Amino acid sequence: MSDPILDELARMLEARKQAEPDGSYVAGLYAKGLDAILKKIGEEATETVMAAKDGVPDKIVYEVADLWFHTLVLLAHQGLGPDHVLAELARRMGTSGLVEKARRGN
Ligand SMILES: N=c1c2ncn([C@@H]3O[C@H](COP(=O)(O)OP(=O)(O)OP(=O)(O)O)[C@@H](O)[C@H]3O)c2ncn1[C@@H]1O[C@H](COP(=O)(O)O)[C@@H](O)[C@H]1O
Repeated sequence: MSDPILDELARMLEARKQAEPDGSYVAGLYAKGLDAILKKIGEEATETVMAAKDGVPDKIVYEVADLWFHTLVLLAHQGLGPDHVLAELARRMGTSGLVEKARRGN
């Protein structure tokens, strides 16, 4: 299971492990370490909550994109990727019968 955008982002996040921190936001985050990545995830989660409370759809999408992005940075930092999460979600769908429903189209 994969998604082309998530795959491309995962490839970029992997490549940034070799990049200089100066010119790259992602390489800069890697250089600051796990706590800095976790701090960003906390901030983006809070910003997502605030956007949802404001109820502006564009803002919610923007903040969720920031949140997803930083969780992808965390996954890459830990040697994981979006496929691991998609596989887990697919597994849960399998156990709840959702995969079967999606195949049947209802
Ligand atoms: N998708 C993203 C992306 N989403 C969010 N961000 C960064 O995440 C940060 C979001 O934090 P905030 O909302 O708190 O904004 P901020 O106050 O500017 O952030 P800080 O100064 O606190 O870090 C911003 O600095 C954004 O630039 C991203 N930075 C990079 N990417 C992708 O990663 C690629 C590689 O980026 P570089 O590593 O910079 O080359 C880019 O081409 C994009 O495709």
